Amino acid sequence: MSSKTGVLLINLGTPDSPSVSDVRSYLSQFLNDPRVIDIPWLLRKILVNGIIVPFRAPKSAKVYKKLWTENGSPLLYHSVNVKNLLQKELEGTHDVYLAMRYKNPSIPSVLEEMRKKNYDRLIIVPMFPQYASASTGSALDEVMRVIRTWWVIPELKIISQYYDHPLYIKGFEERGKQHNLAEYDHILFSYHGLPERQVDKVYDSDLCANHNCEHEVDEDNKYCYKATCYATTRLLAEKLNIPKEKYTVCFQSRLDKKWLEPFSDKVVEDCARKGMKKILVFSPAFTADCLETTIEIGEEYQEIFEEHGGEKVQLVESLNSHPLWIECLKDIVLKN
Ligand SMILES: C=CC1=C(C)c2cc3[nH]c(cc4nc(cc5[nH]c(cc1n2)c(C)c5CCC(=O)O)C(CCC(=O)O)=C4C)c(C)c3C=C
Ligand SMILES: [Fe+2]
Ligand SMILES: [Fe+2]
Repeated sequence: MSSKTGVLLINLGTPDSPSVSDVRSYLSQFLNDPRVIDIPWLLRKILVNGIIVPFRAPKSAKVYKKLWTENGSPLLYHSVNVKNLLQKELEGTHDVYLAMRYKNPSIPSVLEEMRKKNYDRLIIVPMFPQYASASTGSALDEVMRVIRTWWVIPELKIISQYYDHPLYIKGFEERGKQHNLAEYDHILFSYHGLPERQVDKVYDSDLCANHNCEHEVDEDNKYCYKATCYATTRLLAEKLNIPKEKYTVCFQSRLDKKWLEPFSDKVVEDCARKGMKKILVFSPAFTADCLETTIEIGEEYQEIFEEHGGEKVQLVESLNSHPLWIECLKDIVLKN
């Protein structure tokens, strides 16, 4: 029997390969998740399996083919590197595992490996700094669904968010300092978007619009994704001395109109229309580079910007395996 603690890092997941069938299978698992498409069961089945997945899979597969490297999908290989580096830091006291919410390595298969080790304690760390039900909530939901079937349930610690962790902020600050900020006309903090309906659901019979989420985090809005995205931005802007008028918070990857605004692609277009030539884009909701950063920001926004007279959209590299990100995760584990 082991007296160590088991640590489970969880990231979103990526297709097993960029083939249309693997992308279809990934999108189907992802979008059939009731925390992602939060509509009644039958409607979700019809919409996702009948419309979204069949149309989206071939298009997404083309984009995944561009993203794919000899090491596979960046989201997975960066996450594996983080897991290995964190394991080195915690050798002797903690065993570190990595699972993906969708596809592989799956949460049930990794938890089964962990169950057999009979740990006294498990620490579950989703790799999403800002809480959203569609990301953190879904990963934790899946962990609990599996663990509730175990005969022995060990001591369990769940990490819900860390949008203001000083080492997470410092990691992105260092990434930002790899660029000469003064060279850029404007700076975007582009977060993964969410349906407004899902943001509102963290409030008991109230709406996000009735809170001061763009300016403060308090007891009522502390799990509001919009509020924590703005809070992360304020901390980063302060550390990097970026004045308010020189940056914009925006939300990318929307699937329909009623998602958090302003939309990143529209902000990119507006910047170009205003005559800006160079913009720098941070994407702090992603701790590893992936389709949404490398392709959506690095390539698609570049095209939009150029089409409207701009010149360069520069993506700030994600944390990937930055030593401060490993330090951040180590700190989270050791404090818990
Ligand atoms: C910050 C974490 C994420 C949240 C919150 C999130 C919400 C969310 N996403 C979709 C739909 C898609 N997202 C896709 C890719 C994708 N999403 C995240 C993270 C969050 N998503 C990551 C890290 C990635 C990249 C994965 C990779 O393999 O690199 C995709 C697939 C790509 C595509 O076809 O465009 C979809 C679809 C919804 C609907 C949603 C909340 C409701
Ligand atoms: Fe997503
Ligand atoms: Fe809010």
